[in-house]
Amino acid sequence: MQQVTLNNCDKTMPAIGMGTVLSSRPGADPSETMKSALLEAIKAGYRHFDTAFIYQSEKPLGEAIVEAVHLGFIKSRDELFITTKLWCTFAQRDQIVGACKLSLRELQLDYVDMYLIHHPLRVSEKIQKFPVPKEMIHPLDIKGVWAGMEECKNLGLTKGIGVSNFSCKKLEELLSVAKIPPAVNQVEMNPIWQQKELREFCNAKGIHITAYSPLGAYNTIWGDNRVMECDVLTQIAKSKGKTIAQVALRWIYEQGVSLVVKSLNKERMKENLQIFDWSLTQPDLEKISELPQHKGFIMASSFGPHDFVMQLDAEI
Ligand SMILES: NC(=O)C1=CN([C@@H]2O[C@H](COP(=O)(O)OP(=O)(O)OC[C@H]3O[C@@H](n4cnc5c(N)ncnc54)[C@H](OP(=O)(O)O)[C@@H]3O)[C@@H](O)[C@H]2O)C=CC1
Ligand SMILES: O=C[C@H](O)[C@@H](O)[C@@H](O)[C@H](O)C(=O)O
Repeated sequence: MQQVTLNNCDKTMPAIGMGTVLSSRPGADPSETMKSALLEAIKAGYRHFDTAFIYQSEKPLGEAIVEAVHLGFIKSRDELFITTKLWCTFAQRDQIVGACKLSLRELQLDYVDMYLIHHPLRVSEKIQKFPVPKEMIHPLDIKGVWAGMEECKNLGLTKGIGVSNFSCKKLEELLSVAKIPPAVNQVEMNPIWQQKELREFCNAKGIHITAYSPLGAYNTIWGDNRVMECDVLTQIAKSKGKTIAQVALRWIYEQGVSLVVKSLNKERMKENLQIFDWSLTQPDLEKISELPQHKGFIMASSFGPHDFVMQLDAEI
């Protein structure tokens, strides 16, 4: 598997990771299906896994890792690259190390490879349901929270630290206070939401981008079919004897971006790994670059249509 070298992280990251969101909504229980699918993914060759405290997939991922070692699919956990994320209710200076340790306990790990701030906002109480009431949503104390993230790295709880859903503006703010600059910004990116400006900014600052919802979160309640039913991608896929998903993933990879794609289906998880031994042509790339753009993940749909949240949506 192709690897990505990151700043401020002494482990390389596989260019494709397995996503683990089923639903982040309270009450969701991804345990059993998730564990066997993740074991299948390790067997299929996935070595990078993307989880988060809020996904409730840390526990099944941890169990799948234990079993994968037991079954001999991998020799040790060190062969994997595990990303998890600080949830918004723990986004305060004195809660970060504890939150990271909580995630490690769920994962049954001593360290993660990447710890990300999930969103650039803080929620002051445990979320019982979405959307979240306005009085619970607060701006992020970037300086304090990042100091907590740096402490996690200095304590060896994580090899790298980074962010998710950060705009250029939020990254500027972060870079002005960071002792250890972020290695990664994980954001929505696919042919229908190409993030050209953010990519230029991150390239210039040495921040690696990981694309989430690379298939436009097809068939989920938070996504739609714009990527998987796109005519231009369909034509390119036909001309190459590839699937639309493979064309979308290959396009992301050719932009120098890593990606996390979710499939619990054995055939589709294998299909999504087959993107490294062929390439898109210049005319293909030009057609994709002209596709009309549409942002899929709207923070205001999760956190509520509050001014501060809508401002964050407008920035990224
Ligand atoms: N940082 C953040 O805020 C966010 C991070 N993420 C991360 O990114 C990961 C991936 O993004 P996600 O939003 O899940 O969406 P994806 O774009 O990865 O799409 C997943 C959907 O596509 C289907 N699918 C996967 N492969 C194929 C294929 N080859 N052909 C047809 N359908 C396919 C899956 O179904 P099936 O399982 O049946 O194959 C699933 O319904 C998440 O799981 C999560 O880890 C996602 C959103 C926000
Ligand atoms: O659903 C609401 C959650 O807060 C949401 O913001 C995240 O979980 C995000 O969708 C993700 O998948 O990382």
